Amino acid sequence: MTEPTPAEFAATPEEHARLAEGALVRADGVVAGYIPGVNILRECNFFLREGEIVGIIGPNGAGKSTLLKSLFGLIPVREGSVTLRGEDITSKPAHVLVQKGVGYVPQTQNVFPSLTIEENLEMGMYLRPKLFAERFAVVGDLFPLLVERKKVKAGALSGGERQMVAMGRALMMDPSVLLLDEPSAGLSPMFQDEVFIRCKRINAAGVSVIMVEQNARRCLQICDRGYVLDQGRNAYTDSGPNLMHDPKVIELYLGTLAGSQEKK
Ligand SMILES: Nc1ncnc2c1ncn2[C@@H]1O[C@H](COP(=O)(O)OP(=O)(O)OP(=O)(O)O)[C@@H](O)[C@H]1O
Repeated sequence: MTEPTPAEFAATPEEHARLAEGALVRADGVVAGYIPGVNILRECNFFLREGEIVGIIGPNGAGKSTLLKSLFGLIPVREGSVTLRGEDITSKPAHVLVQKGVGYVPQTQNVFPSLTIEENLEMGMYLRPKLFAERFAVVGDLFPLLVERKKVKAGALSGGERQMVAMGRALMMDPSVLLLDEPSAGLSPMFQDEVFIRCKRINAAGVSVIMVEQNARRCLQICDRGYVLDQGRNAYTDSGPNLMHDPKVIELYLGTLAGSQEKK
């Protein structure tokens, strides 16, 4: 079979723009990169509707993490736009986005190892310290471990527990949107399941979620919608179940390995 190029099975930018109308977060034609003259994202389109959990999957180096960083103002957007509730937030710095209700959990180095769990969560609240107790109670409901072990230094925790601290810290500011960069990376299968369950719970608590994931099949199982990114462009977007069962997506991105990992 001839490999379809992304353009052959992508929604056109016009179709995508129509679908994106009224979205909570929206990226249109985003071009971004790290090195001058080298674009990693090449006219990338994205949207997240209020209440959705949306997964971004695709091969290594496709630009998934770069898309999250460009939404969160961590790398400048060279062309195109990013909006939040219709407001232009293109290349706005991360601390401004946090105040506007966007939380971000990076893939690595996402906790302060020498600080306790409680102190890590306090760092998440530096903009609104008076609300700490109130927010800690809410976040503690989602992650009881953070309360039980609040005096333990984050450096002494397992990878899965650190991930909970990182997510908990981002949730302390009561975000309406949470960006998660490969939350299951490096975790044992048991902890991976735990992380996906937590993501679903966070979403059920009213937070819209954008999740980049290597574990594509598991991600699509819990997502309302997914994007397949390839070479800095959207190759495909559809509901999680539709993507999971699409023969082209299976052949190109999910593959036999992911197929063998399929869960009931
Ligand atoms: N800080 C950086 N400086 C220069 N190039 C970078 C930087 N970070 C990422 N890149 C490059 O950008 C491209 C996309 O990387 P990105 O991390 O967005 O990919 P990804 O789809 O998230 O894949 P992976 O799962 O492998 O991280 C890669 O070619 C990568 O080498």
